[in-house]
Amino acid sequence: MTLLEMKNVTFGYGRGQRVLDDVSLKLEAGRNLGIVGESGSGKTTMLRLLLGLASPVAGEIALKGRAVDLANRGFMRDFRRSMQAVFQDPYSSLDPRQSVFDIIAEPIWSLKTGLDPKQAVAEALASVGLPADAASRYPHEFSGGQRQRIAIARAIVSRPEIILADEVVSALDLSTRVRIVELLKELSNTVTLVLVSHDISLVALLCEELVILERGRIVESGPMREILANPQNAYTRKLLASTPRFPEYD
Ligand SMILES: Nc1ncnc2c1ncn2[C@@H]1O[C@H](COP(=O)(O)OP(=O)(O)OP(=O)(O)O)[C@@H](O)[C@H]1O
Repeated sequence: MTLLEMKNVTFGYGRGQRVLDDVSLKLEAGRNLGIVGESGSGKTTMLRLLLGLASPVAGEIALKGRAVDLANRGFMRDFRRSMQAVFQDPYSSLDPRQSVFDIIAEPIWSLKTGLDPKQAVAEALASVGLPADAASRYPHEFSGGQRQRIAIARAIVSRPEIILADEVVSALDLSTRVRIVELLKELSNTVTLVLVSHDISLVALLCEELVILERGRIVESGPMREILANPQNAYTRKLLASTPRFPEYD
């Protein structure tokens, strides 16, 4: 089943240049999608559009075959319940004044999911490998890797179908990265990931599908294995050649 789709999407900030140019992609349930490109290629912009935080200038974004319609409140509620995001910097993405319980429980309330917050937060903490007593503590008491686990717990607590993750491990040291990648791999048994990264070797560990973005255009897309084995595009070959492999997974 196609969960999310971008159809011929074009986008630019203000009156500036096109940041995305005629971009089309599909996210199929159970097939994690990696979006890879160099800095400035438009990856974060693409995630913002997929999250409904910005609207295309031309083209369409659809959830399960229904076009995103910001004016349709019922649809937008379903849309927001379907997906959650995790961002790069675990230091700035968590509100330091809120307890971990309140941070993780926030989507339960804001999305009116009807879940029992206590039980759902406890389950989310257990799923990301944090102790139950973490709930009563504050973000500054945790390491970068633990904070990213808190951000992931917040993303899964409302049981979305899709998690969009933007450079989620790049602020972490290598051994912490490996553990967060293992956690995401485990979670992707129950949720489909969209993983944005400049690091193709990281994306290769988690994603079955790959899109290569160069200056706002998709230059190559398809099953990860096929692209890694036989990259068609010169830019893809350059990215592959310039990315060191994850040593722990060699
Ligand atoms: N709010 C904004 N206003 C104007 N231009 C922007 C804005 N955000 C991004 N851009 C521009 O859009 C282009 C794509 O940026 P984007 O952040 O999507 O790329 P990226 O691939 O995620 O880069 P990085 O890996 O460095 O985060 C860049 O040229 C950037 O300068």
